[in-house]
Amino acid sequence: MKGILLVNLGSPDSPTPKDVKTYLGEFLMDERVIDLPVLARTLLVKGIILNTRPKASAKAYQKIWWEEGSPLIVLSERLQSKIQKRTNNPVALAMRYGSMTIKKGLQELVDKGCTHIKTIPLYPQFAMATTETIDVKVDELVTEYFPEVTITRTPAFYHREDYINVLSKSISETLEDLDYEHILFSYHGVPERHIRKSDITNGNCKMNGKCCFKKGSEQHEFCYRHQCEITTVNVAKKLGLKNGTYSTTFQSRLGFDPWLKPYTDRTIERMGKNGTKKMAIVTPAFVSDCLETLEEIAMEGEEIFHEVGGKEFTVIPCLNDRDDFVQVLVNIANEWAETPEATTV
Ligand SMILES: C=CC1=C(C)c2cc3[nH]c(cc4nc(cc5[nH]c(cc1n2)c(C)c5CCC(=O)O)C(CCC(=O)O)=C4C)c(C)c3C=C
Ligand SMILES: [Fe+2]
Ligand SMILES: [Fe+2]
Repeated sequence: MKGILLVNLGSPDSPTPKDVKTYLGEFLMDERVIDLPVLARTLLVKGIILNTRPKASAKAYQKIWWEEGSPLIVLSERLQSKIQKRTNNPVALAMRYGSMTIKKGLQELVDKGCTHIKTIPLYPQFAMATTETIDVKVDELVTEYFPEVTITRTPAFYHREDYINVLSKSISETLEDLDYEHILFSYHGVPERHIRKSDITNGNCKMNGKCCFKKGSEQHEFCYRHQCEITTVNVAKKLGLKNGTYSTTFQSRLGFDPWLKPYTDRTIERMGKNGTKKMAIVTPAFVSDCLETLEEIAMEGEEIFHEVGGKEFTVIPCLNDRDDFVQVLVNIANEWAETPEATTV
């Protein structure tokens, strides 16, 4: 039998400094998230970050936490349940970090008799810190615990027509009767080094824009920067946005390395200072609303904008469990499930 495993990032069990510390400890010690040699990573994470960040992060989580739990988890569960209603194959949900482990998700599907499993990372764009770490973790777990299971990976879906249509519709619905001057496409950032490490063009990528922004999806199969830019360009085309009325930025940086630019917070500030009064912001790297969209963008971002004279700051919700987005994921699952032989990619 074939089964589907949806995988998202994860959240702490509760918004307390203790649980946030446990969660951040696992997350940031991942060599694909903080990609330093193990000793340097341990010193940075356990010696510095975990002594200061959990308290501040817990405060931020408390501001966005729902009665049912973490928004990211609750929204992912709603998504899973809607997908399950549209397919006969078992659908499980797991998180890369935290207590809803990938091992438990695989076990749930195996217990239901699944021998072929398609993993669907809930990230439209590929990144070493997201899709790759899930793929690697799944491979390790299958080798160790589920050798009889065949896995099929799902590549990034940022350029699928159905996905771009749904993302565009979600934006136009929010902005329908709104008068806005600029729409910012804000993606989660990554250190520039991550882009170079994932480069498959023989060291061509000099991070100067000449390679990442070139056309062609094949050589950019693993280029997060390219995939974010193309997501923006495709949506702009679909919505008929005029040049100069939209742009791409990157948020949520951590530490002192250079991260992908331009930075979202500085762009919001600059736009407000330059006289923009009404702006909208969409966050396409996040499938489910979470700390980074509900707090960093909807609260902090709005505050920055208002402080420098901005008036209206409209945040477009993530795709979450919208019915048309559910259908995109069902399409991805069915395209695989309906092929006679599931193959490993
Ligand atoms: C080096 C650090 C980080 C990298 C690289 C990174 C990449 C990355 N993250 C997401 C999606 C999410 N990140 C979230 C929270 C979050 N991210 C980092 C650090 C890195 N992320 C931290 C420290 C945190 C925790 C919160 C904090 O202390 O600020 C979340 C939200 C989780 C939630 O519970 O709501 C998401 C989602 C992507 C897509 C990505 C690379 C493309
Ligand atoms: Fe992150
Ligand atoms: Fe590049």
